[in-house]
Amino acid sequence: MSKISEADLIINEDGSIYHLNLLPEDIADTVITVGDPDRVGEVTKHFDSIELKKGKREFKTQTGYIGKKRITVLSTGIGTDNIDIVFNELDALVNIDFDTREVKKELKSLEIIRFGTSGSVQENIEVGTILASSYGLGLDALMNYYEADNSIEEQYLLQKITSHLPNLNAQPYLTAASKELLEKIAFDMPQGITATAPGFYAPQGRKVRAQLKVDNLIEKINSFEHQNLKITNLEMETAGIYALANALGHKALSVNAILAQRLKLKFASNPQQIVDKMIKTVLERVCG
Ligand SMILES: O=P(O)(O)O[C@H]1O[C@H](CO)[C@@H](O)[C@H]1O
Ligand SMILES: O=c1cc[nH]c(=O)[nH]1
Repeated sequence: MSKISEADLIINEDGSIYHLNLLPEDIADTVITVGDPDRVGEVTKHFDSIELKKGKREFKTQTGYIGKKRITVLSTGIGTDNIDIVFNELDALVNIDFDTREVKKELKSLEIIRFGTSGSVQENIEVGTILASSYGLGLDALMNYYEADNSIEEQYLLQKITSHLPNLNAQPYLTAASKELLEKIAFDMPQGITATAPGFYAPQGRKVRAQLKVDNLIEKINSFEHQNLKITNLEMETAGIYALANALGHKALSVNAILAQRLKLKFASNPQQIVDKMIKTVLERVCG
């Protein structure tokens, strides 16, 4: 087996991985990702014990227990460029031997759940909804740089979407959630395709002062439908998470607290309460 070079996989002097600043033993088999570093503590305040708190840049990590279940909570910061770092480094922590720099013979599949915030693009998905992403649709460029092994079903659905959204200046990609996690955690939640944008303003159809190049983005996204599947919401990480989890052999699910209603031009007056509801609901199911 070939060694991974020190320029490809950077290990800090103390044996931790470059950006996440974590040692292989620091992470649990179940990992919750959040965008906002302050949300890590909002999740772990429900833990029975916390064994570790580490961090570097926007990547804050806490590992602890609820009952006998060991869970890691890690902030990714915003955007799929950060997801590239987090997913490659999480995978390296479990699947590469840091002493030999070789890929381990037996690969581990992590269970990774995102607790995110998002904006609805469908009439019936109101602010306050907790929604699960059955698919992630990437409108960013991350997957132009990785080989992806997509099912026929994913390829077909992507083709339907790209012919519906022809002028997005993007090469979209699409990956399904882990079926197992959808069934375990999201069985009673509204579900749909989550579109992941490479920005918060124009890339999500928001106009403040700069002129937009893509007209009617929200309407175009809203009007896609295929066999009762719709694009339900917009945010900035899910598609990258699903695509890299698939490429690296991990299970992933993204759960979204809906804070914005883009058709009704509304934003939540109580965002923290909605996020708390998502955290409590999903943590119970992760441990159940
Ligand atoms: O609340 P988080 O998890 O960061 O998610 C959403 O909020 C951020 C934008 O405000 C983006 O990261 C978007 O995906
Ligand atoms: O509209 C929204 C709300 C939260 N996060 C996003 O990226 N978009």
